[in-house]
Amino acid sequence: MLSLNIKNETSRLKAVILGIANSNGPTPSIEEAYDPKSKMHIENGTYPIEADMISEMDEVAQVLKKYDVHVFRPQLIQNYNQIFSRDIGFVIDDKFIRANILPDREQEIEAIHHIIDQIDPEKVVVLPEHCHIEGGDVMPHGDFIFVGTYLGEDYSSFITARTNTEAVAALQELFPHKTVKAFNLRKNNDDPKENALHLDCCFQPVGSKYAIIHENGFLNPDDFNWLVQFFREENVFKIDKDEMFNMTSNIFSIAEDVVISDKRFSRLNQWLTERNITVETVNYKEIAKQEGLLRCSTLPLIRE
Ligand SMILES: NC(=O)NCCC[C@H](N)C(=O)O
Repeated sequence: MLSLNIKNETSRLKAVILGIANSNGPTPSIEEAYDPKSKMHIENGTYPIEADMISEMDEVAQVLKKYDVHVFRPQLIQNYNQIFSRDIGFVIDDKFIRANILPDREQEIEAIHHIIDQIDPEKVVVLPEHCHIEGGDVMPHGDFIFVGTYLGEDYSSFITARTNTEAVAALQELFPHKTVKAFNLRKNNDDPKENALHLDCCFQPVGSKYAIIHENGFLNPDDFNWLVQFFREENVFKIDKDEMFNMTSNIFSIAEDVVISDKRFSRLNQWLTERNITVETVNYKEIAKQEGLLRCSTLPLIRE
């Protein structure tokens, strides 16, 4: 049996699901794309090639191996995108919560049943269908659960809005002793620089007390200000629009003092190094073209 344990983003990682890029399928049509950055690359003829993405994910697997992390991979579904494991479920404390993901991505969950079967069934939670939620929007942080959501009445017109207010309420009911703090995110189906697809696309805690954040990802200035005050101004690494577009907040922590980051993020990587955090760099620019990065392609199961 797998004894799940996730209380935050940064404690020493012991077991994780890492997505796979094999048999990713042909380049989608613009109508099939479900995020604006993929759309942009389809239009420009620069959509990523499977072999490049496989090799980028291999680099991550190698780093995880170096740190003795147990790595699970999804079973292969032919011609289907299975890179972004993060969104298909998430762990809080010792519970695995199955995500109610975008219908276009629904099959992804079938490919991790061999892992879910190793969890005590009493610890596996399935939320009602009307609770839309994806793991990229959910971040346990000690006594808090931070959740990205979209509160607009036009929720259903945004393919980029993945977590609704019903799911936020359901999480609060499931974890009555924690404070669920929801953040209203900016959504845009067409412009990737104006779209915070998930909370982890504009924010992430890192190290023992730091956070990476992009102000414009938050629709309400109060939400942004709350986070800056919570982490304290001096501990916050603010990223601009282009850095958000490059997915700079979407690195992945192996421990408080070790992260996996993209080679391109020189400003962030230097800032982390100056704070005594070891930065393991990988090439991930092809994966990034689908509006996801390192946090998005990993689903942590056990941290110390
Ligand atoms: N947590 C994340 O931000 N995941 C990235 C998912 C990208 C994928 N193209 C999607 O739109 O669902």
